[in-house]
Amino acid sequence: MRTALVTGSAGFIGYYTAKRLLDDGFRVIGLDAMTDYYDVALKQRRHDMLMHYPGFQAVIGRVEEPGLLLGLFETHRPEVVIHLAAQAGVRYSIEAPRAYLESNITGTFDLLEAARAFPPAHMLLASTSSVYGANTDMPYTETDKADHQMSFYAATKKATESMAHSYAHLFDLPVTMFRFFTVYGPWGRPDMAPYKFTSAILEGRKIDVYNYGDMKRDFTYVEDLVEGIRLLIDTVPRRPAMGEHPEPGDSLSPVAPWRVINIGNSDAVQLTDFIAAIEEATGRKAKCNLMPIQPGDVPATWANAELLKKLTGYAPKTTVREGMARFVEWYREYYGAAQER
Ligand SMILES: O=C(O)[C@H]1O[C@H](OP(=O)(O)OP(=O)(O)OC[C@H]2O[C@@H](n3ccc(=O)[nH]c3=O)[C@H](O)[C@@H]2O)[C@H](O)[C@@H](O)[C@@H]1O
Repeated sequence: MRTALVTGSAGFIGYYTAKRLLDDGFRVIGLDAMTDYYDVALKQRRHDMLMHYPGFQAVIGRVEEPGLLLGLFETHRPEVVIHLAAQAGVRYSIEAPRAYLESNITGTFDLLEAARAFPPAHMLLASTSSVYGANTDMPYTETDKADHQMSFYAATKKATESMAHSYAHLFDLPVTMFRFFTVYGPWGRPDMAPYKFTSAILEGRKIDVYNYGDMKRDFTYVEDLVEGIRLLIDTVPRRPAMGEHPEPGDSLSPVAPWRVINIGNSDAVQLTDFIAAIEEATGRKAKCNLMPIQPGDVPATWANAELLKKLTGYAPKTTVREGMARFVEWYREYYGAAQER
């Protein structure tokens, strides 16, 4: 039986990833700190659903807790490590930057040190579309320079890409970095627009629409994302031979078994069209509070997903109309119709 360590297993993407691996017959060690950045009950519910699988073992703790990851690696010797635990959120990183430093930088450092001591066959770490920052060339491509992050969140994620690269180079640790694009779906994060907008619309509250609605996001449906993750687990980067150049369009490092991959829908959706999809799914009209762009926010994201397709044959495909219909259905079932006005 293959063993995987999934950090952030009570988180939104972590839950779906752990579930998929359990369905595929993996043994999964799920680590989560249950931080209260958003409703802990939602995290608990996700973990409870994973507990139904005999192959799942939950560990509660912070990735940056000294010795914790090292102990888990030593005990379980995971073949695959999927690192999704992080302090997420673009705008919150202005309010609480230290949380990002501790979870994202120190936590990833501790993970890399544990991997150095007990090397897994493949480590896959979450980064973000936000690392493209001030880039204006669209769609965003992995081989583009990405040097101008606009939020401290994005800066910490970009740092983890470099940190993992150095360990991949020095200690021959195969690493895949994911750049995720605004992932949404049932059991999604309450701090993100799909959830915030849906709950406000159903409760008859106004929604805050940043940059007066002139925003684009490459919204990616969570099950599509997890399909990409699953296929990439067995797409292990190898260290190129001396003097070998990676193929055009491949982000493979010339000096390490390390690659960065966009997982996005490859469709930049206007925020106003996204709101229209929620209106359609809920059967209600949104009341909009139009606001300026928020500090740290980027006006648009759009993924070039060719590399994912080339390596795995797969491309995400769920439209926001389909995806938000599923989200609204889940939301109504989870919270009941009681709050609707
Ligand atoms: O793609 C990513 O890498 C990132 O996606 C999201 O960040 P973001 O795209 O800002 O996602 P949302 O918070 O759901 O915002 C989506 C869009 O709605 C807008 N928005 C959000 C919230 C709100 O109240 N009003 C509003 O207009 C945002 O400005 C943005 O244009 C996640 O929060 C990050 O953790 C993740 O790394």
